[in-house]
Amino acid sequence: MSNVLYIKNASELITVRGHSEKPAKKTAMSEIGIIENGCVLSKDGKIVAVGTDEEIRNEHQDLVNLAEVIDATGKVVTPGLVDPHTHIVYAGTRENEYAMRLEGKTYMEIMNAGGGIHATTRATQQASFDELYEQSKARLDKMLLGGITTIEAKSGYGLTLEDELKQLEVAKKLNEDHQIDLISTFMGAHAVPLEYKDNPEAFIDIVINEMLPVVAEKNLAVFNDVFCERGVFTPEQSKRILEAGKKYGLKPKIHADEIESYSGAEMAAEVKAVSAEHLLRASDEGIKAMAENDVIGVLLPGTAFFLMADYAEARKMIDAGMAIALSTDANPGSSPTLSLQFIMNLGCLEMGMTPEEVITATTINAAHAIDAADRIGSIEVGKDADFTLFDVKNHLMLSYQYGMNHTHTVVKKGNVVVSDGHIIKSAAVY
Ligand SMILES: N=CN[C@@H](CCC(=O)O)C(=O)O
Ligand SMILES: [Fe+3]
Ligand SMILES: [Zn+2]
Repeated sequence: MSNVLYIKNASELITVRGHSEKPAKKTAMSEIGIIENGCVLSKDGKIVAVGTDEEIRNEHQDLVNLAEVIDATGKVVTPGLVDPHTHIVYAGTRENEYAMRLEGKTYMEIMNAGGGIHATTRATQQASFDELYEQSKARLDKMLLGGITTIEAKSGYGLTLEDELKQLEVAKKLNEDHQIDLISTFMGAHAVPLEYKDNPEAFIDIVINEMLPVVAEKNLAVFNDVFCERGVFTPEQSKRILEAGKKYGLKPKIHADEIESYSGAEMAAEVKAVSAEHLLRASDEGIKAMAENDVIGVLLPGTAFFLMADYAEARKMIDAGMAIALSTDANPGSSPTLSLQFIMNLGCLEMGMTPEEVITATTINAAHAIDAADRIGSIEVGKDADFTLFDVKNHLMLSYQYGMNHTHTVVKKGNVVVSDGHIIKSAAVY
């Protein structure tokens, strides 16, 4: 049976069209392609037509007659949201560290004392495949209810070959089983394990010569990421790890200048990383270099919010010509949220972005940040029929009524997977 879906009469159908070749920069970030009373027709999971009811019926009346119809009157329809930076596959929680930080301890102090990433690594190493799968699946369900249809998922809480593979295999199985698509990043260089504290080079050697080849051979990741930060990996070490990944076909990403200014942005430009992420402390030279080298800035204002730190300079970066994407950074230590809508609110209220820019940053630019803009991130003919219907009358409401979940319906590859705020258990998965 062919699967035909017709969403009609959205008060705003936000297409974000026209940016699939290159990420949107500068004023293009404000061009979100709104169609009032907009409609979209899809068949077998792909978009067939986009426009007004009249335009679509003129061309496709026969197909419309066959379609399951969703009336989007009074709602805003966007491309399914894309979250391009998550650490979603992990075990345990770290609310104890949250309490310590509220009393004045810093994130790095806690990590250097064996907590932080090390604490989640211990919990993740101890968890069975099934435990890791179930805990992560529960989080994916919440993301889906929030309108997210694709995420990037990083490893990096295994830190041994066996445990990194376990994390990546869980992500792979979740991608197969869950309505949300997961695109994997290998992040063996997320922290130097405590037992290598005095000899980080030995661990880097393992990442490069033992982990990377196996991850690539098993086809378990698309990207390679490293935490470039004082006290974790230096820019020089990070560069070596990212260059080694390239040899195995893994595209570079980098956690850069999150806690301190550390030339991470400059290094991202040097290795021509697909994206540099965090960038709270990126220097002006780094911003210029990233703009010149088409490095996408993936900004994570939830992390600044939760670490009570100063936010990344989104306005300056956009004005300098960088393409910006936004993401949750979903993880148990520095950003335990699953709400990309709250991240959009923070983008506006704390980083000087416009309501239109934050939509571009969580759709087409986020898709570019995970190299998937040929398939997702905008509502255009030929792309996947991934849509989020929000129960608001216009897109300004999304960042005006903040800290809320406005999602009403979610469509993944032409299937209704969330309806009236509930997951449809029987929906087809792929
Ligand atoms: N900075 C490194 N990694 C994560 C935090 C991971 C953790 O604290 O568990 C981040 O993106 O902020
Ligand atoms: Fe999937
Ligand atoms: Zn991260």
